[in-house]
Amino acid sequence: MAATDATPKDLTHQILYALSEAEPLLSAEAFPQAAFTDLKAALDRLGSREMVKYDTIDREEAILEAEGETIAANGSHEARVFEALRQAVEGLTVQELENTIGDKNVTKVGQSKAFKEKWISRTKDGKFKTARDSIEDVTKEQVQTIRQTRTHPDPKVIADLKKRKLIKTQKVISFKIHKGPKFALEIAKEETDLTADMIASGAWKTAAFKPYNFKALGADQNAGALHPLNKVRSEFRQIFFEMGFEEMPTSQFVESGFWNFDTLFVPQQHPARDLQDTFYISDPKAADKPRPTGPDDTRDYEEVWDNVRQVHENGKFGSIGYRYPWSPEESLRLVLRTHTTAVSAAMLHKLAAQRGKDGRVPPARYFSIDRVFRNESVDATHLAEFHQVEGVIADYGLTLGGLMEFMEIFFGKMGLTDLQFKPAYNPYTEPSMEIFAFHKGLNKLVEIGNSGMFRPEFLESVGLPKDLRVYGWGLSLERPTMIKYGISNIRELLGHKVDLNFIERNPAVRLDKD
Ligand SMILES: N[C@@H](Cc1ccccc1)C(=O)O
Repeated sequence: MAATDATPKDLTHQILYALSEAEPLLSAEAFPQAAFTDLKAALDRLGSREMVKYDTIDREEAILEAEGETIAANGSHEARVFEALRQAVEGLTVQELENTIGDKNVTKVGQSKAFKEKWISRTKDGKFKTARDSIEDVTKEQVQTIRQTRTHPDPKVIADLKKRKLIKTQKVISFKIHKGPKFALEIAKEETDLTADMIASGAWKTAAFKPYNFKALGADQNAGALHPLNKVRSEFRQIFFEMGFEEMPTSQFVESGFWNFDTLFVPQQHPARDLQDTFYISDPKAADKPRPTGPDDTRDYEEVWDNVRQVHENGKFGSIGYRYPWSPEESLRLVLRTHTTAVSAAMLHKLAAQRGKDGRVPPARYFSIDRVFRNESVDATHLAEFHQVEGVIADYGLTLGGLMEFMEIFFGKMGLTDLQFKPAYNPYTEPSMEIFAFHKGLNKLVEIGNSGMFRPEFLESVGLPKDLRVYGWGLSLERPTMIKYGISNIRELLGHKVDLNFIERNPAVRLDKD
């Protein structure tokens, strides 16, 4: 039943009128012309008012291709060949047959099929003739059925015709529509709000109220958000914890040159230790001794001090040393730490305190994410302070290949893949590698970290056993944050002026779930 004779203005009314005459209603039959989205919108409108209920029906529909249409109208190629020959009593040559049919391709395909079906044969002089009195054009019947019903009772027929490219199939969604509990021919006017006037006049008693849509999204609240650096920091912390790391205590920004530089074999004349690169504390200028690594650190750090001095001056633990007079005063000068590797060094010294009677220390994994300070001139990509993400793994039998694999897993957890490693130099690790990752947005390789295996003269100086191997790596927290949030000026991220409009200008920061 097509509901086209009804008078209603729009689809919602058409549906209501059609339903009042027949139920259930199949949308494909009742509204064959209606666009799917219009129909769905009209049904949802009525559905939300409980005026109708509907089920969705998915089905495959078969449609004739151009060649299928030709066959439905004129018969299959083989039937056309048969028919042409049936009318020519003397038989036809190929050319005559082609002239009669008027299509070279139909003739060619048709005669070959008709031969296979044994509908035609050759005369002695090579002409074509019919080999029987009548035939049944099954293909024509099949495509005609499909043209009418958009399907065929025999699925094999559909598969076969599809293979012959006479038909194609497509998925169609239609609806089976029923009356709902509040079915009516008209959509009642619905109030959205209960007003003071309605209460005063008593109109609320008879008014129909629009039901609440509890699924509607609320208005966008321009509320606060975590700082982007904090978000990326918690992502990193999560990854570290997941991988069995323990967080290092990093609240102490001031270090002695000893832990920041000397234990890590940065020579005392190294330009990194210049005033231009490092912030020195003016009051107090120096520590009276290198700090122990914590209240539970009962080891004698004088021994570390001595080891480090010897490695610098004359060499020790297999190292030939820098061979220069090492200054204890320089080592005690207080600095704002230039890297959190100062903390790793002190933590590894503390780990050595856990050395058992058998000489072994337990394997350990430490990380920290905290502030470091460098006396840089500030520009779009450099600040005098930034955050470092630092990790160390101490274990037995570690190899450089293992470090590379670890990096793949670690950075892979942040979505950075296809890492590349470039040999690098750090005075405290050998070998050392810079780590690069391909950044899809920037379409280039970007440096994401520095890493290496701690040198034996460092490990032995802090009292760790000879056969222990320690991986270390570090990266800035700012770089991945800038990449993630598309921020090109680091000052926006960690400037000296706090700009609260930053979040508004960077909706990605706000919309990202905290
Ligand atoms: N300290 C290095 C990072 C690093 C840490 C530990 C081992 C190797 C490298 C840096 O600041 O870039």
